[in-house]
Amino acid sequence: MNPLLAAGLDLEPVSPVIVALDFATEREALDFASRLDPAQCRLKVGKELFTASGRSLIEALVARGFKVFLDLKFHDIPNTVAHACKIAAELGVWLVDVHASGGRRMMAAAREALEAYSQRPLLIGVTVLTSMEASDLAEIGITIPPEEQVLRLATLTRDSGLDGVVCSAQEASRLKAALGTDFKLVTPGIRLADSAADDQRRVMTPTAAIAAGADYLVIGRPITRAADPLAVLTTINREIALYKDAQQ
Ligand SMILES: O=C(O)c1cc(=O)[nH]c(=O)n1[C@@H]1O[C@H](COP(=O)(O)O)[C@@H](O)[C@H]1O
Repeated sequence: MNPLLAAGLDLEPVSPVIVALDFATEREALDFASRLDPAQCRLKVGKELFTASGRSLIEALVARGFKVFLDLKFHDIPNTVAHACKIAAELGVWLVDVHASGGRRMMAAAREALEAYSQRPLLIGVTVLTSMEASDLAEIGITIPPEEQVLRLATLTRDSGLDGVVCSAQEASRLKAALGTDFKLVTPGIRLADSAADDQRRVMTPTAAIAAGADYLVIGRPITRAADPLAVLTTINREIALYKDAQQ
C-alpha cells in the first residue's frame, strides 16, 4: 500500500503527464525516477520493464510516493484477468489497464474483482492502439475507421463499469461528448511539434491533447530519450498550466 495514501495524504494536484518508463532494467528506471518528484508526473511501468523487474520495482516506485500506472494491458479469460487485477490492487498502483477487445464479461469481472478494495486502482480499457491506423485495422478484419472502433470499444468499456479508456487524443473530444466528462481519457501517442512520430500513428501535441479533453498524457521517448528529460517535462507541464490558466 502506498504509504502516502495509507496516511490519508492526497497527492493532488499532480501533473496530468504520465512518463512511460520504457527501460530495459530496474536500475535505469529507478535512476530516472530519482530525478523526478511525484508532483511533476505519474509513472507508467509497461511490459518491457515489468518483464525485467517484476513487482519489486512497482513497490519501490509506490513507496517513493509516485502514482503508478501498471500497463500490462490484460487480455485473457475473465477469471485470469480478474485475479491479475486483484494483485495489481494489492501492489498499490493508481491505474491498471485491460484490453477492451477482451469483451464485456472480461471487463466486468475485472471491475468486480476490484470492488473489495477501498482504495482501488482506476480500471481503464485499451481501445485501438495509437500505433494503429485504418490499414492496420483492415488487416485484422476491422473495416470501420479507427475513431468509430474507438467509440464502439469505449462505449462497451463504460457500459462494463470501467473508469475510462486509453485512446489517442485525436478521439478525445468525440469521446468526451459521447461518454461524459467523468469518463477518463488516457492518451499516449503524444508528440512535441518537433519530435519524431516513431512507431506512433495517431499523434497529438501535449497542449492540443489537453484542449481536446484528454485527462492524462502518456509520454515516453519524447521525454526519456531527450538530451535533458527534466527540461522537456518542465516545459510540457508549464505549457499545460498556461493553457489551463487561460481557460479559467
Ligand atoms: O497503454 C498504453 O500506455 C499505450 C497504449 C497505446 O495505445 N499506445 C501506446 O503507445 N501506449 C504506451 O504508451 C507509451 C508511449 O511511448 P512513446 O511512444 O515513447 O511516447 C508506450 O509505453 C506504450 O506502451
